[in-house]
Amino acid sequence: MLKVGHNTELCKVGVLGGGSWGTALAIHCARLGHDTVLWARGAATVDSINLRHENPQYLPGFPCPPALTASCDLEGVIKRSELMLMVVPTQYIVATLGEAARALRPHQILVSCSKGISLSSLETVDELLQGVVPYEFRSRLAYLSGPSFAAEVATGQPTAVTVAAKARKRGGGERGPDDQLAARVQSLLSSPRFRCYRSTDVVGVEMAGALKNVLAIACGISDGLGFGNNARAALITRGLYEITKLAVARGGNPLTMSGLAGMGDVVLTCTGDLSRNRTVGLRLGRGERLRDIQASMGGAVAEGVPTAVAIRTLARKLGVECPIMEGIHRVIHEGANAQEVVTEVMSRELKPEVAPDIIRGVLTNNGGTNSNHHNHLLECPARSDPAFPGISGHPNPATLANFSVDRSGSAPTTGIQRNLPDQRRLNSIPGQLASQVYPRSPPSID
Ligand SMILES: NC(=O)c1ccc[n+]([C@@H]2O[C@H](COP(=O)([O-])OP(=O)(O)OC[C@H]3O[C@@H](n4cnc5c(N)ncnc54)[C@H](O)[C@@H]3O)[C@@H](O)[C@H]2O)c1
Ligand SMILES: O=P(O)(O)OC[C@H](O)CO
Repeated sequence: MLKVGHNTELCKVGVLGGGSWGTALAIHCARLGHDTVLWARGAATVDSINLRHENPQYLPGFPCPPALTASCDLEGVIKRSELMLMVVPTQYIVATLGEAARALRPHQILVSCSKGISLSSLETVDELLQGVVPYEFRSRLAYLSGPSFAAEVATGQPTAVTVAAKARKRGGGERGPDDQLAARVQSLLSSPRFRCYRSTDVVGVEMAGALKNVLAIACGISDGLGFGNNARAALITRGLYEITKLAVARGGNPLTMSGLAGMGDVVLTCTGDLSRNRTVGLRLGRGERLRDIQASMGGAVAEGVPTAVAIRTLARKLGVECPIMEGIHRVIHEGANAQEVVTEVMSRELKPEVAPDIIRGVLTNNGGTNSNHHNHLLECPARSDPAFPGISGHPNPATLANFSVDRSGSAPTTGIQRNLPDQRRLNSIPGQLASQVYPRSPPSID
């Protein structure tokens, strides 16, 4: 029996992208009863879905409902659809959507389901799409992310994901953000087997979804080298710390990292054998060459490979220290010896698990540029540790979650700046910029 909140409204869905995730989502939408058309580049894929109800190249062995049809006409699929799911690998999004984006109309909704960062521009998918879609369509974009292997969704295994869309300010003194767009997508896509949560933290959801792929390669390498469970758990934890620092440096909410798009997808992809990214890492760890691994994947993508390059550059630009992300880049793209990289990373200067000024930042600052964030960390009184004067009460949430961030600047944790007194740091140019981005006064908390 359908519970309140599960969709009873049917609409015309267009799935743009005929890889494994696009096919699984199209199967899910068709099963829900939506009038669904899948756009794929290859005529062979389109013919096979229409005639044999299967996508043999990207999702072999998973039958499609007969009501699901496929088409090679991208503009035609866009024009007919009320809800579109865009499931093209990140590096091809701009070229694929291209001219066809002009067909988008403000009554429609486009949900990106891709996870990556552009190699050429270092932009998230949201930033890419803002530059491609018509101006009046920019408020019609949403992002679906979270732990979701295509094969499991295609077979109707229980799955939970996050749908993020930017909140719009409410008028007339109404409280809370207007998250109607995410709520509509949530309602249209949820089922008792596919539960969507909603969020207004587009940056956090996008950064987490992109970066977990790089971490999954790292965990695969660790396993491939023969390291044990301790090593994998350390990588997951410290990797999530780096992902959090990067997401927050770009304006994301740290709490998003403990959600489905963050922790949820990190755990799935870093431990699940269905992950292509983890598999690439495993094979690298066992000594295969990246070129050979990719050539054997039958056209499937491992988004973490290009994202590893993009994030290394981005982290350096942001001044965020990311030894794991740096190390992965060296192994994947510079041919460094993985064993030696592990030794180097483990031999760095010893430090506290969470830097003290980061803890202060978590306890006193706003959670990201998105003015609609609820910073639950602000609700926790700080602690009575002598290192944190004037603070008493609960354990530190940053330690419990084992992630936290310095929201006092875009160069949060490195070098001399970290040791400056608060006021001097705030007076520095990054500090001034940061105080615009992270105002000292907290947002209202609902
Ligand atoms: N597969 C999953 O389980 C899964 C789950 C969640 C998110 N995702 C994300 O979905 C996105 C799509 O991945 P996928 O797994 O569906 O793809 P896939 O790896 O199964 O297939 C590759 C896709 O890339 C397309 N492609 C190849 N070259 C292209 C080009 N030059 N221009 C345009 N398209 C090209 C192919 O047509 C195919 O659709 C990725 O960002 C991925 O991270 C995948
Ligand atoms: O197979 P991967 O590594 O691309 O991961 C697929 C999904 O992103 C898991 O949520």
